[in-house]
Amino acid sequence: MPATPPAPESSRLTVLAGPTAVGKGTVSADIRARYPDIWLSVSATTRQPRPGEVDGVHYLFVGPDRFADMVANSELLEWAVVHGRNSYGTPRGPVQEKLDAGVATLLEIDLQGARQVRATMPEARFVFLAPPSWEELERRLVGRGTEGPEERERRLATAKVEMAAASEFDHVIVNDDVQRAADELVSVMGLAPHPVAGR
Ligand SMILES: Nc1ncnc2c1ncn2[C@@H]1O[C@H](COP(=O)(O)OP(=O)(O)OP(=O)(O)O)[C@@H](O)[C@H]1O
Ligand SMILES: Nc1nc2c(ncn2[C@@H]2O[C@H](COP(=O)(O)O)[C@@H](O)[C@H]2O)c(=O)[nH]1
Repeated sequence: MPATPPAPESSRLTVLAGPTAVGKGTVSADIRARYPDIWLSVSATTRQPRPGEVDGVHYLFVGPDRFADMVANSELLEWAVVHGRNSYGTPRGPVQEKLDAGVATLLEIDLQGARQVRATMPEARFVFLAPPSWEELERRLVGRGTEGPEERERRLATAKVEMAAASEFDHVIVNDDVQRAADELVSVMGLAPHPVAGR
C-alpha cells in the first residue's frame, strides 16, 4: 500500500468570514481567551482604531502609504478594500511561520479575502459565521454603537452580498451563542472543544 502523503501545512489554516456584526471578532476573542493553542492572525488595516482597540493585538493600524508598501512588497497573503472604505490585509510572514510550526491558525477576514485564500491555499478550511436572523444582525450592528447610520448602511449592503455567498463555504456556523459557536468552530478546525466553565 502506498503511504498516505502528509497533509500540507495549509490544512491547518482556517478562514472565518461572515457579514458585519455577526460576531466574528467576538467569537475570535473567545477562542483567543479559551484556546491558547490556536493562533489568530493580526490583520493590517488603514481603519482608525475604535476605543479599546490595541495596535498589534486587534489590528496593525497602518497609514495608506505603509499599506500600499505592504501590497507592493507582497507582504500580504490577501487583502481587500472592505465596505468600500478601508483596506485590510493578512500579513503573510507570521501566517507562514505558524503553519510551518504546525500551529492551528485562524484568519478572520472578509469574503473577498476568503476567495483569494481559496485560490492560493485550497486545502484550508472555509467557515461562514451566520446570524440567527437578518433582524438580529441589524440589532447587533446598531447595538455595537461603533458606526453612524451612513457607515451602518454601507456595511449592511455588503452584508447582503456576503450572506448570498454562504454556500461557497465548507461549513456554516450560526452564532446564536458565542461560546457554542466558538466550540463548533474549534471542532471544525479538527481540535477537541474544551468543556465550558460554569455550564
Ligand atoms: N452570539 C451573540 N449574541 C448576541 N450578541 C452578540 C453575539 N455575538 C456577538 N454579539 C455582539 O454583536 C456585536 C458585533 O460583534 P462583532 O464586533 O464581534 O462582529 P464582527 O462580525 O466582528 O463585525 P465586523 O465585521 O463589523 O467587524 C457586538 O456588540 C457583540 O457583542
Ligand atoms: N480581506 C480581509 N478582511 C479583513 C481583514 N481583517 C479584517 N477584515 C474584515 O474587515 C471587515 C471590517 O472589519 P472592522 O474591524 O472594521 O469591523 C470585517 O468583515 C473583517 O472580517 C483582513 O486581513 N483581510
